[in-house]
Amino acid sequence: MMNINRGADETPDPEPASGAASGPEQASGTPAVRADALTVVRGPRTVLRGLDFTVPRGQITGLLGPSGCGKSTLMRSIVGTQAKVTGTLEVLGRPAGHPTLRTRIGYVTQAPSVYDDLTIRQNLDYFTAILAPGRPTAERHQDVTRVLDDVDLTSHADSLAGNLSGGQRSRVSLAVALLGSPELLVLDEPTVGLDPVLRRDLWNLFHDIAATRGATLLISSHVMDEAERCHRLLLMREGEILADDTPDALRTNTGSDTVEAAFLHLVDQATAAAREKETTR
Ligand SMILES: Nc1ncnc2c1ncn2[C@@H]1O[C@H](COP(=O)(O)OP(=O)(O)OP(=O)(O)O)[C@@H](O)[C@H]1O
Repeated sequence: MMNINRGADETPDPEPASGAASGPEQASGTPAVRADALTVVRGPRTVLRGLDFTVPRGQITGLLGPSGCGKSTLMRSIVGTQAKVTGTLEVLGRPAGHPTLRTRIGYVTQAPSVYDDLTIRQNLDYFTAILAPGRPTAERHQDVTRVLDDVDLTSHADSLAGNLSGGQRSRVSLAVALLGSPELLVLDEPTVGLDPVLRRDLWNLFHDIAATRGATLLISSHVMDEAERCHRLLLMREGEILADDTPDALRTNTGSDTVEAAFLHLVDQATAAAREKETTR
């Protein structure tokens, strides 16, 4: 698991949230992520409120919702870097934060840690050495060559990271997360600030990764048109899950043409339900 930002005031609890029993199984039949009554408190606020959902394996699940709704907090909880997580949170068949998950999850934060004064290859050499210190050098080099190819940066391998464009830097971060072939990739707003062509290229790359490696991708965004590119969606608002479905089902069930319209419909519905509850008190 790479590129983890730990909030200064928020080291994870020593005991991870409860989850599956241990065992060698790592059951491929289990979902990639399963949450039950997942609640997270940050400072004085409860920012995730009793979430229940699953993320299926081998697909792209989009985590969509407005700024501040709790997407990053949920991702931090899944990768095991968030404090004050209660309820059940099971990742790849283990409790979130379990040490054996470290090499099975690739994580790209919103502020990717790529060293500007190193070349792309040197960055990757450095991260692969940290990720798998005991691994033979030849294997580590193979891994670096493979991820450079995956993100289409082989021809730029010897360029300084500090001289790259925004899209190239995003791809370097993704390459770092792909080292060691993780089963689950958690990408926090990977396309933010990129132009439409680069966004499209990155989404094509995400689909290639899911299709060719069978990896599970959990990708956050607050840009609703990106929702259409996902196999499944978790729509969030104010620390709650508004919907957990496919884009098709969401559009059909709400009678909407787009996921954005479906989201707005669900928000209006939730607001009306809350009002009704208030008035019947
Ligand atoms: N360190 C912190 N202490 C207290 N509250 C925090 C802290 N970090 C974030 N929050 C609050 O938690 C809530 C969820 O934040 P989070 O970063 O998870 O949202 P987000 O959906 O990822 O937003 P964005 O799309 O802007 O990144 C926000 O209301 C935010 O103000």
